[in-house]
Amino acid sequence: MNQKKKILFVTGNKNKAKEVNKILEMQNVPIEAEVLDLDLPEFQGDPVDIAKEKCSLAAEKATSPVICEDTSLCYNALNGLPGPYIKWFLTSIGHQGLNNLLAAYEDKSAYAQCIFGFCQGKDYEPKLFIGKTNGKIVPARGPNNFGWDPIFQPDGFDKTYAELPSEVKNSISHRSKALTKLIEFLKENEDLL
Ligand SMILES: O=c1nc[nH]c2c1ncn2[C@H]1C[C@H](O)[C@@H](COP(=O)(O)OP(=O)(O)OP(=O)(O)O)O1
Ligand SMILES: [Mg+2]
Repeated sequence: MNQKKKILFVTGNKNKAKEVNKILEMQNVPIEAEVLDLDLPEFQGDPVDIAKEKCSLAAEKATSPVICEDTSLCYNALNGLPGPYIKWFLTSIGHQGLNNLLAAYEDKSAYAQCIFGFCQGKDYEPKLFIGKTNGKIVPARGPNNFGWDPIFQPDGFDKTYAELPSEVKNSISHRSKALTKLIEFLKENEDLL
């Protein structure tokens, strides 16, 4: 049997780690993401810059190659906000508040975006991989297990992320699209792991 290679996934979010390992399994990738929970500062600004900084900091603190990701929920009517600040919005105003933000707008469309970073070590630049899933913001439906899943309904479905079976979310999600690009990169650069 092939032994799975391990890669450090720097995150404080167990749901992210669960989905990442499920997606790796679904795609038959012989890699396992091992969580390293470092409390890293998160910068403000453009999602790409935030993800890059997060990954560089993670690589500084680890002794082997790392991956990390930053997730945004972007409302089109609000020019992409809350975006990378969704965590603080969710904590402060909850699902109802996140719906209310759009009360003044006809346009409820939004996209979920995940940016993975891979960094070989502290002297390297992180490589970034972006995945995006379009959808709309709806009143909360489904189990409240993971963040804003109950209020995001991906295009082409009449169910929210929270209502969809996990295999379905994991085959269409922002996270799976970004991770698939990272997997392609690792397949082409096997020596990195
Ligand atoms: O697929 C998702 N479905 C629903 N909610 C999600 C998802 N993915 C992230 N989320 C939440 C977690 C956090 O409230 C915010 C992103 O913030 P973000 O900084 O990327 O995540 P985090 O601080 O929980 O973990 P980490 O230690 O990896 O930074 O959106
Ligand atoms: Mg975070």
